[in-house]
Amino acid sequence: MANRQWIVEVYSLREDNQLVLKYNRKVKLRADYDPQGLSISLLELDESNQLLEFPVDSNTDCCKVGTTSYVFTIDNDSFLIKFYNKEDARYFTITIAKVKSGRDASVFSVRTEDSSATQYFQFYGYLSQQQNMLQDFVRTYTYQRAILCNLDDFKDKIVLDVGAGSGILSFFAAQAGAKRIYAVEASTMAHYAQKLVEANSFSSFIKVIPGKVEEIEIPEKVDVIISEPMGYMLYNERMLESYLNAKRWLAPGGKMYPSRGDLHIAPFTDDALYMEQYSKANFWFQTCFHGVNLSALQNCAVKEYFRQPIVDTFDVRICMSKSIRHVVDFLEAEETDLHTIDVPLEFHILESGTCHGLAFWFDVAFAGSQQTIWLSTAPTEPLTHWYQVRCLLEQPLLLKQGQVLTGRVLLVANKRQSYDVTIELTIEGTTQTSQNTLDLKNPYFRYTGAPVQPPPGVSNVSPSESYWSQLDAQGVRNAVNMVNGMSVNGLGEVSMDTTQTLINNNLMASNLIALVDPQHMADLNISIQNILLNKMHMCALGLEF
Ligand SMILES: C[S@@+](CC[C@H](N)C(=O)[O-])C[C@H]1O[C@@H](n2cnc3c(N)ncnc32)[C@H](O)[C@@H]1O
Repeated sequence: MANRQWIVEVYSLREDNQLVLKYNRKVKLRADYDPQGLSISLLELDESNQLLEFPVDSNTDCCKVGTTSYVFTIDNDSFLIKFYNKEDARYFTITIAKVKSGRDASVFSVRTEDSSATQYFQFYGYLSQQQNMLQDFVRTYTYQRAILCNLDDFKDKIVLDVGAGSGILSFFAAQAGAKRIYAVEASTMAHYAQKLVEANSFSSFIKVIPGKVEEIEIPEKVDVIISEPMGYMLYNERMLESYLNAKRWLAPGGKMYPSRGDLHIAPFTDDALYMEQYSKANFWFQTCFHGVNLSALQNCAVKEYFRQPIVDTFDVRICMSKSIRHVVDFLEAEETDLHTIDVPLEFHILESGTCHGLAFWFDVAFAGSQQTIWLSTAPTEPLTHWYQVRCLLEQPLLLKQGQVLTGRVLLVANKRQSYDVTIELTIEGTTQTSQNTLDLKNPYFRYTGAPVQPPPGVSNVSPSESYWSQLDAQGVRNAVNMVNGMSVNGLGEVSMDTTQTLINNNLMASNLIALVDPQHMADLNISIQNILLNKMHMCALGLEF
């Protein structure tokens, strides 16, 4: 961060508390580290003239004002420096905080509330939570394949595993022949990872480093960085920023596994979901609840429920247009790129209906030298522990086929390791518009394990007819019933051949038993219940599950 520069405006703060421009033009602010602290220079934009220079150390009288300004008092002269955006101001704040505290305030500690970080790393310190991720077979197997299908990227290479957890990705890198692996983990899980490394006789390859990746040091640059930093809606947890921060250890030409993340966004229709949220808020509509009128809070309750992103899965046919994709290239992106993510939207509506909000899912790619492997959380793919996320509009929009729906999704990072998500939608050529802001840290976990239902109104043929024709095609003609001693097949054809009837009856019975085998059903129920219990706990923390 040394020798950084910003374009700013500078105001003098007069004794009567009035602000007046100190220089009637934009100026350049440069921050250079020197052994005593920091040296700040204010220069003309073309650097032809230095207007002011002053040192900053632990005794300097200064403070941040709002989100974009900083006030200094130097030799009884107070002046305010105004940055053009929050990110610039935030980075300047980090720079000053480092110098003033005399210690390295890490990027992580500046962007995270202490209480959030404590709760977050406590959560990941539980074996049960690591197990939950390890048991997401789609996730874990895809990572293993991505690594083992690209041996050239790992064989004899130096690897950094960011947020190693149990160390599973480090073990995959070791399986691929990596020379040395630094497994960095900030939670107490680091101790368990160390145990596994020793028990698997990998101590000479895998070095477990307890600590935050933003704060640790490793003795050399690495060829590959591996990590599983995705939260739901890709960005939740803000761990992608830690992943990008780790690039300070990446040698030129090094690789990132995964190499890119695609956030998909599509408008959806779902009356049942919308009604469900409204009905919950209607509790507060009661005028005589144990004798108390609750209705003054009904509007607040509606607002609160609609601020919750919904985490579950759905039939892709609820999407009213093709999804829009927002791509982050992890080799190119910087941490600050993820502080504010603004995605412009333009959807061409495929079918008329009510738009209740936007659905989100993501894919990541591992672009290896030998193969590119994708991990997808799309509603068309096998379900993962990231599910899909939907953000509702309080005021739905009625759309006609062929109309264009425009707008934006704005994700603004917060210090609770999450994002405030604003969705804005307008039907092009009309004044109809709707918007909502949601709190990604506080989602509603709605997944029950029930099979996904197709949305109503998608059948173009009689479903009953097509069901029976499908059975006919599968040979139901042979299914028989006994009617007055005669066999009648699925098509109502009558036969007197009782031997065939008995054989067919037995076949049907054994098929039915196979379908409802109680042990099989019991096993299935237990594993679904276990998964659900785990998910609810994670959801309570607003974390990946
Ligand atoms: C989603 S889990 C993945 C764990 C493991 N890599 C896996 O794939 O099973 C993320 C892990 O990263 C750790 N983590 C998150 N932010 C970190 C940071 N800034 N520095 C170090 N570890 C971090 C968490 O404690 C957690 O164990």
